[in-house]
Amino acid sequence: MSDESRPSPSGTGTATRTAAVIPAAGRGVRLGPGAPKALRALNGTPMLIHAVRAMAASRAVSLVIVVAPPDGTPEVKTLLDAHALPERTDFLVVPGGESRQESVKQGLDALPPGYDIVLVHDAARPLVPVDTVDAVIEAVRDGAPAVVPALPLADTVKEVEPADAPGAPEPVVATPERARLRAVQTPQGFHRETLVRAHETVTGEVTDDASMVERLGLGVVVVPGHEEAFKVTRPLDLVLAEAVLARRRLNDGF
Ligand SMILES: Nc1ccn([C@@H]2O[C@H](COP(=O)(O)OP(=O)(O)OP(=O)(O)O)[C@@H](O)[C@H]2O)c(=O)n1
Ligand SMILES: C[C@](O)(CO)[C@H](O)COP(=O)(O)O
Repeated sequence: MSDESRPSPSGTGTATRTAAVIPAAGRGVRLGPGAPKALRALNGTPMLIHAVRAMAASRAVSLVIVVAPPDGTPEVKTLLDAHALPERTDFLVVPGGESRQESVKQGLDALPPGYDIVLVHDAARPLVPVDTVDAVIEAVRDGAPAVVPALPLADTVKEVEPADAPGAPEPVVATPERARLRAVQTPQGFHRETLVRAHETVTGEVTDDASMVERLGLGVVVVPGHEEAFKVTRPLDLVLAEAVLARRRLNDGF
């Protein structure tokens, strides 16, 4: 059973309902000049629409909240109306904030009652497969307060003393044991109360939502991520994303 009427893991008989918040309010500075990153096209369709479809592809997800660039809410609403999306899913659009963290909070503040599981998914990870989304939801349903998809690293990682000037040599401080490291992706999944509490109480800069839950002292678990869930960050990532889409079209036979 994978639809939204699935009984809750607590055995109370109350159905679990899942919503996805998609922060899409970033500029995409590392991608270079142009439209806000989420609105740039991949195979002719805005990256954001790919990301929305990736969340709505899960039969467990019945609401998608898109956090739009602050001045782009009407444009994003028009985009959602103009693209085919599953009818069983509801959609909301809210304006974002200065940081990813603030944008996620804006999305959470707009979450109606009745949703007890929340996914947070970067618009910049447009190609995450539905199996990864479902695996995250399943682990939250099984009782983990916070779940992140992640992959082992291919490179060795060094901790350095960051240089003041770009390009200057940086002294190495340590080499963490690679086998214990994971590169974290999205969607990250949470019990709603856990994520709301994290966003209400944790201050200071973070780079993902799960680390806020870690700061509350609660357990965060990792499930296998997927190489196609990579984040479009730099220009070369656009090339990779187009190649993945071309391979999918070939496999689908059109
Ligand atoms: N103020 C912000 C900043 C980021 N994001 C979103 O957070 C996700 C991950 O952020 P990242 O890839 O860093 O996107 P940008 O901030 O747009 O990229 P850059 O740092 O290169 O400007 C993206 O979907 C982005 O739209 C957001 O909603 N609000
Ligand atoms: C949330 C995230 O995608 C997990 O890897 C990542 O931390 C976002 O970082 P960004 O620098 O804001 O892209």
